[in-house]
Amino acid sequence: MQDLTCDLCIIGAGSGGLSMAAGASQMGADVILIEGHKMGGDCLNYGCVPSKALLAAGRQAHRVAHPGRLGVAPAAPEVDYAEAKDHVARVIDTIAPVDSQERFEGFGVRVIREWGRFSDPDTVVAGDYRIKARRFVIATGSSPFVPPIPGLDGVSYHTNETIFELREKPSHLMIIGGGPIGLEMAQAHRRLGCEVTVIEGARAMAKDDPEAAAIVVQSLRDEGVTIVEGAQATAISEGPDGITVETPEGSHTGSHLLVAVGRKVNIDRLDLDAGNVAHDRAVKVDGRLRSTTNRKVYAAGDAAGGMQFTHLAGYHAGVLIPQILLSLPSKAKTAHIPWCTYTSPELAQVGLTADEAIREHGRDKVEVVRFDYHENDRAIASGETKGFVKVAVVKGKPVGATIVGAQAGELISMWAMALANGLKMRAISNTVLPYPTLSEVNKRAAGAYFSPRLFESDKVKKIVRLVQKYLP
Ligand SMILES: Cc1cc2nc3c(=O)[nH]c(=O)nc-3n(C[C@H](O)[C@H](O)[C@H](O)COP(=O)(O)OP(=O)(O)OC[C@H]3O[C@@H](n4cnc5c(N)ncnc54)[C@H](O)[C@@H]3O)c2cc1C
Ligand SMILES: NC(=O)c1ccc[n+]([C@@H]2O[C@H](COP(=O)([O-])OP(=O)(O)OC[C@H]3O[C@@H](n4cnc5c(N)ncnc54)[C@H](O)[C@@H]3O)[C@@H](O)[C@H]2O)c1
Repeated sequence: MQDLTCDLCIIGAGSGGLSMAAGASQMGADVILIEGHKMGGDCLNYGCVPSKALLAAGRQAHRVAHPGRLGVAPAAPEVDYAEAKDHVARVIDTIAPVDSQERFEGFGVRVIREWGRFSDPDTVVAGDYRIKARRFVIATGSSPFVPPIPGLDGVSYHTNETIFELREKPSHLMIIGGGPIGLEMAQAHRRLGCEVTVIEGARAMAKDDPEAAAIVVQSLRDEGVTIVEGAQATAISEGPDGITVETPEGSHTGSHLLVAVGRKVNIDRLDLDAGNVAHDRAVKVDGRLRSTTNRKVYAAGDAAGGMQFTHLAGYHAGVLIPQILLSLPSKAKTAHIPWCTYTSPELAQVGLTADEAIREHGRDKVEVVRFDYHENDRAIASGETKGFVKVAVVKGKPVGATIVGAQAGELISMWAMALANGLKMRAISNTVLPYPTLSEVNKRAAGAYFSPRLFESDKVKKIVRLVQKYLP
């Protein structure tokens, strides 16, 4: 066993751990980074990157088959599912160097490719190394939660960790779970020519604005995805016809099964009790992401137990670096964290949904303004008129925005900036945007907030009449 010491020991080289390691090492800290599996974690290898790459392949096939009424004839796309998966692998390979061991060693980080675990509150053991650090960051991410559904362990099923390796095109993919993973994979596979059934125990996209979620769900149904809601999977079996999922609403049989029912935080290997690190399903942290029981230990990303997004893990690193390196206080907030599900149409959110805003601030305090894509000239020109932006406003400030429609993930950035910086609606309406762009939907939503104040106000009318009377 070799003894090592450092300023900062990070466990997990995914989105959060890598952001921490890059920032801390480049600011002069002595950093050890421990990774038990693949550099880049879930996002690069099994999550964001492969899912968006597969969605891109599906979108391409869909465009060929459904070019819209733009004067281009539709054609039957010749889909090579295995080649689409090769595209996914190439995309991962292209991005991988950014997350590589070599790159981080170039920053001066010592990278140890072993599983890490606490042996006492001051020490982490990884392979043949015993590491003592001034501070530890747990950034071990999460894994697919595999529910204890009777029969599941007896059938061959996929999770996000295996589906991107699959080269044989499923004739009928069944997906348990209608969250972001389930719906993104449902649409990608449907567009690549698979029959797809989504079995959802409650409501699909339940964490999102219901009106926006309904548009996504209907769009998938229009493309031929079967989405069964309120159907909890209760038993699974495999027979000559394929895999059958039983629900109280009936049974569904298909050729392949993807389980996408949420995540389980990776804490099992860490021996957190030996490290005196309190945990429930995740590491228990305070508002500064510091362990509530071991003040040397912090958590970032999925391990911290809140929302689960790559950009949140990166943000956590930004919160932790000033605390750990410079002993400056900084708190992790969530009200300004956006997210997007990359179906077509995309569904993006930042802050509160309209319903949440009304619940939190009271109906009389919240004004909800909206603008529909079908009134946006660029959307009309491109034939992408489905969708809307909806903004909840309290005392002139946006407290949340929902966008469903083309490029919602890009368009939400304006509201993300507004919420992160406490900007008022006026900041959006004052901004001049190029015409014709989809981003004008945001400005028009802000315009919808000011229009009644400007155009339906007797006071304004009186002032204008008065000024006009005396103008030469
Ligand atoms: C299919 C799918 C699609 C997604 N799409 C998006 C998206 O489009 N946008 C988005 O923002 N988010 C998306 N996410 C979520 C995103 O991938 C995660 O929130 C993000 O990866 C979390 O980063 P992290 O650093 O907490 O963990 P990870 O990136 O998972 O990294 C954790 C690392 O720790 C390692 N590790 C675990 N335990 C140990 C140990 N004991 N010792 C050493 N190493 C250990 C793991 O091997 C892993 O490499 C998606 C997730 C999935 C599953
Ligand atoms: N675009 C993105 O940012 C993106 C994409 C994919 C995943 N993610 C992240 O990964 C996380 C996990 O995604 P997810 O879709 O697995 O989880 P999720 O928790 O969002 O959705 C899982 C769904 O499965 C359903 N379910 C659970 N048990 C069931 C059962 N027995 N039968 C039928 N339905 C059942 C739940 O009701 C829920 O709607 C997300 O919360 C998100 O943070 C993000």
